[in-house]
Amino acid sequence: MLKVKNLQASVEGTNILKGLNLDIKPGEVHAIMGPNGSGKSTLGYVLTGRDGYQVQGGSVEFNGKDLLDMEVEERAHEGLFLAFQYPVEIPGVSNMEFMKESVNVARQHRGQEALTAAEFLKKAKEACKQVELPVEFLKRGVNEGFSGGEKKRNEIMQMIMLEPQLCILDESDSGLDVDALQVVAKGVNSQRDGKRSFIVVTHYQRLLDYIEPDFVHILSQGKIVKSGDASLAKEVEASGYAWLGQEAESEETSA
Ligand SMILES: Nc1ncnc2c1ncn2[C@@H]1O[C@H](COP(=O)(O)OP(=O)(O)OP(=O)(O)O)[C@@H](O)[C@H]1O
Repeated sequence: MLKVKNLQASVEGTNILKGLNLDIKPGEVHAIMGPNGSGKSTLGYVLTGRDGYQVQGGSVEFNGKDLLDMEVEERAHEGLFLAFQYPVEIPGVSNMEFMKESVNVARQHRGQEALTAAEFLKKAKEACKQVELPVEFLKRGVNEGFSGGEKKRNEIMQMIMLEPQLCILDESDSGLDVDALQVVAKGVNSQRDGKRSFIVVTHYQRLLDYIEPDFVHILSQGKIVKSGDASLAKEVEASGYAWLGQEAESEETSA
């Protein structure tokens, strides 16, 4: 579904991604961990085409198409979804209107008919229930005045509504209490259908207790330096990232 080859990208003239490779097949969940500043959020932003991120080299194929050649909207229409580390507030635009428009545009691109108002409301209420967000939140401005945890739940609700093919969750666990963490994980798991894929960026193994990844990758200084199964996250939890420095040193010594 997603083939990232030797991806290099910069922000404001600073190289952040320095030759990143990632291969994601339908239905797979890939967790990405790594020290602060290693480029995890940057990867999500580059994949979704955020302004200010320049691709210097490499390629990204999404369902056989050149992702980097697409406009931001096209990427979303192709089924790419990013749940932000810091979800943005859009005051004055109701969550409901925003979501309805987005869902119907997504459906149109999949060749499905637009939902009627009643159908949409039913689906939206179900999604709210799934993430345990009171339905009143549909009437509020997008993320306006939402608490950190409510914003994260709202992001997962959007994901459920939009039915994307590849979901990138950027630290969807940060700032969540234990119950909210489980709610978010449950929301994600409910969307695992053997076809939809996920990139889950997290600092903590605990989220991966609830969302079991097929692969765990460690990102360091803009590259994936180690990949493994779920046990790799447990190793990181136990030992931290000190080994990254040691490995770099031994590489330098042997060079
Ligand atoms: N606009 C910018 N100008 C300069 N440097 C930037 C800019 N945006 C990001 N960076 C730098 O890019 C690097 C990677 O940032 P990124 O947010 O991708 O890291 P991260 O791995 O997600 O970190 P964290 O775990 O702390 O969320 C950081 O060193 C950051 O300071």
